[in-house]
Amino acid sequence: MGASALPADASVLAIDGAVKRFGSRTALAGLDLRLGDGEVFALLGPNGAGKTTTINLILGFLRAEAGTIRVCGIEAGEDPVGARRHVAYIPEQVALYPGLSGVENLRYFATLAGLDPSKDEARALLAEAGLAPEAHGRKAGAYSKGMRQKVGIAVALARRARLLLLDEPTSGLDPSAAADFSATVRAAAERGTAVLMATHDLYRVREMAGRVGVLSGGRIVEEIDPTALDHAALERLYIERLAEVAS
Ligand SMILES: Nc1ncnc2c1ncn2[C@@H]1O[C@H](COP(=O)(O)OP(=O)(O)OP(=O)(O)O)[C@@H](O)[C@H]1O
Repeated sequence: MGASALPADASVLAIDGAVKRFGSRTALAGLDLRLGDGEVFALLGPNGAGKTTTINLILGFLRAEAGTIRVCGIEAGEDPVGARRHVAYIPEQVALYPGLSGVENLRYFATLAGLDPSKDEARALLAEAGLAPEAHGRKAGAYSKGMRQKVGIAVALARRARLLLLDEPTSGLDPSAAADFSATVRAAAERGTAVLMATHDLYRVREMAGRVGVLSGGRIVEEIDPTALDHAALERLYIERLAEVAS
């Protein structure tokens, strides 16, 4: 696969041989992953496969015992703040101030990153992230999960993050909200943002990701082109890998 062959310094994300243990438990057993501008990679794996650990290593919240994790060439274990400057993390539940509107939340979170977008700029960013204009002035306490995620994406756009990390982005979304959020992610990728998402959602993987890695036993055991597989084949692959973990 062309993108995997990118040299480390040309990759937005370059993980080489990452090993992470918790006591006697090995969460990651030599993970390799390269991601270039505009690529969307889905990390597919059962509970406990190491998806959250991978995200925490990239964010520099954990340190690997072996291997390297570089974001735009910056080693996340050595300079987590420098690496995080290029990364936007969208957790499963994006926390916003419920009493503030979408515009006010965006402007507040942008100031934390040293930015000062005007109201109009904030509206433009929210629109770019796919949030309907009529919601911009509404209090975020009434936002759905998908709407909160879009505010998170708008903050990432404001910060010009090179890498988006998404944790279970479509779990709990209804089909139309999930399809809508998939379009937001694809649009971000088309503008050049690299996206890494941890997910169980086989249904959305094909429409969101250009690359899919099956994480099992702390390694990517198989990388597939999701367009080359129909849903049934993807599901079979996933179940086979799940069975391997259980056995
Ligand atoms: N802080 C910790 N202390 C001990 N063990 C941990 C810790 N964090 C993760 N682990 C273990 O490491 C392995 C990988 O966990 P991780 O949370 O990365 O998996 P995951 O793929 O994100 O799972 P899920 O889909 O349930 O979120 C699991 O065996 C887990 O029990």
